[in-house]
Amino acid sequence: MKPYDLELFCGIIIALYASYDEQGEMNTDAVRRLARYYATTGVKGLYVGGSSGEGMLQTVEERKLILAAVMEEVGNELTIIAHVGAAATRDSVELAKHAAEVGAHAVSAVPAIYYRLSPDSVEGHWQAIIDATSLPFIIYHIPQTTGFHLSKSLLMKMAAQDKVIGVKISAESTFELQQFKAAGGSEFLVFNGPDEQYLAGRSIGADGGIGGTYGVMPELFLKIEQCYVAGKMREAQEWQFKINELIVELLSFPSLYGACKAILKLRGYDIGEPRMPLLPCTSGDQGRIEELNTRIMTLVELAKA
Ligand SMILES: CC(=O)N[C@H](C=O)[C@@H](O)[C@H](O)[C@H](O)CO
Ligand SMILES: CC(=O)C(=O)O
Repeated sequence: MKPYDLELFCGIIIALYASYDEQGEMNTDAVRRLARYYATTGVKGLYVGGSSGEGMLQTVEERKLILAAVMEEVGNELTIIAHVGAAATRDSVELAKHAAEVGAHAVSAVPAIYYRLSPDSVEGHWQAIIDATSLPFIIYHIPQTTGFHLSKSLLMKMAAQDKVIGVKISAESTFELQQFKAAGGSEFLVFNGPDEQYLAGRSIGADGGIGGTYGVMPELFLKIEQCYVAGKMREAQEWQFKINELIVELLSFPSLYGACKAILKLRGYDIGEPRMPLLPCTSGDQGRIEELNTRIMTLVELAKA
């Protein structure tokens, strides 16, 4: 038996965006406000410092600052997963220890980035993170950005440990998701990565999702989840289709995160622009951002009705 309450992790988990001020420095006030809003939506938790959180573009100290602020603000209300992936194992270990100190509910990491690593090397990296704390660990599998393809055998080896409670799969194969679910055993959680196939991932075995577009429309993903749980598959599919039209539009801007931040700014959450090399939206994008925001808000109203 995994010695953790796995229920804490099942559901919609928002990949939290990075918050910066005008100068591009970490903005803890802004992240607190955003986290507080998310806490009112009914989502299960937040994934801090991952792809959407731009953790890879921040220093270790900056990453600690943000996590600590989020923990203080909503750590008692939401499940907080700290992404501690980095290029250097020692940085990840330091971040994991800090995550434990501030009371995060779990740590998670991609394989170490930049170098082309063997499975033994990635295993050693993850193991060092796992051994650094008593927190549960969630593997982050995102081969399209890390270049590392997690095999079923390494997954099974990792999942055999009590502390390894799940994997977030951002690869687009739902078959792989199902295979990981089957390989991990009954107490092993699988998180859907591609938001475009939340319903498909859920239907084939995912216990929840961690997503980068949830942050601009958590209500819509909660709606799919609600329909799915109620067995209303046709309605769930309709919501997924509507969401996918929005995601296609979000992906048409200079960067996904630039677009998400521009949308949140319209709603009164100014979390700055993404850090370079991620591109911000320009003034020329503003009209389309406003239109997209209106479309999302209309659907949110419909979902609530
Ligand atoms: C590749 C990537 O970043 N995937 C994210 C997480 O798994 C997703 O949440 C996407 O941001 C989302 O599905 C939009 O394509
Ligand atoms: C999508 C996600 O999980 C991330 O931004 O890390």
